[in-house]
Amino acid sequence: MAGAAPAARAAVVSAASDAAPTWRLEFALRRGATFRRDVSIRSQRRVIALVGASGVGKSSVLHAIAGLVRPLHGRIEIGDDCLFDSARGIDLPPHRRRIGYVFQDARLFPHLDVRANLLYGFRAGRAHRPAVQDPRFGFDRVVELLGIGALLARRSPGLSGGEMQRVALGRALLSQPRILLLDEPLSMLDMDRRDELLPYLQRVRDEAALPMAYVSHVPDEVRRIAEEVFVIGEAPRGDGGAG
Ligand SMILES: Nc1ncnc2c1ncn2[C@@H]1O[C@H](COP(=O)(O)OP(=O)(O)OP(=O)(O)O)[C@@H](O)[C@H]1O
Repeated sequence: MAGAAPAARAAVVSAASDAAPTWRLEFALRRGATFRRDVSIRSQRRVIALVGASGVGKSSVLHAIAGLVRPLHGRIEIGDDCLFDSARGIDLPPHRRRIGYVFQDARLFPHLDVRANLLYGFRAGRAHRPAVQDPRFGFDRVVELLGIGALLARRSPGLSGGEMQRVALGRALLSQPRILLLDEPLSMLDMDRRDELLPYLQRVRDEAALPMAYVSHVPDEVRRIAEEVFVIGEAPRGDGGAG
């Protein structure tokens, strides 16, 4: 299906309003020799989900937003930020996009304890914004938000999958992002651990108040997190299709 994606089309806008969309993703992607995907997503919602079958290009869309894959052409605007616009020659490098990225696996540094993993995120954020005196996501606030105070001295190999993902979320927030991308953050957890982690994701969604794009295969998860859902890889149906 991937190679037969429909051409770019009029974007789907979630609510009847003249306000500028929070998400404006209109671009063409190529991965490898054969995969091509035209993406057309507009949403005024802050929290969107991207769903679709395996291999349709969900992660690739997140990679393009993060600047890890360069679209063939098009534009990527989120809130007031233009991250990519081929017509205007704009292509911000990844470190200037201020994106917090949480992957399926937490990707913590195993030789560091939780505090040091979190501080890595904090320093990474500061490295690109040394002038910020009063970061929006302070260490104590993030630790409280994610309930990871009791874990600070522990190393990641001893943590449960859910604990690791909470630390990964914390590390992402401490980098002071303007946008959060979550690529199937619950997919490696069993059902009980998923149910434990979901409320933390909801807290981050509500309290961090950042634009969030959430990739998942699980309908229940998507319903509980996202305000609008876009199906990648399906022909438009007038609502929620996305290219
Ligand atoms: N680095 C790469 N080089 C070549 N092809 C790639 C690369 N990364 C992804 N692809 C291909 O691009 C297509 C989309 O992959 P992507 O991982 O974005 O899909 P996905 O919808 O996120 O899949 P899944 O749900 O299985 O994670 C696939 O056909 C994949 O094989």
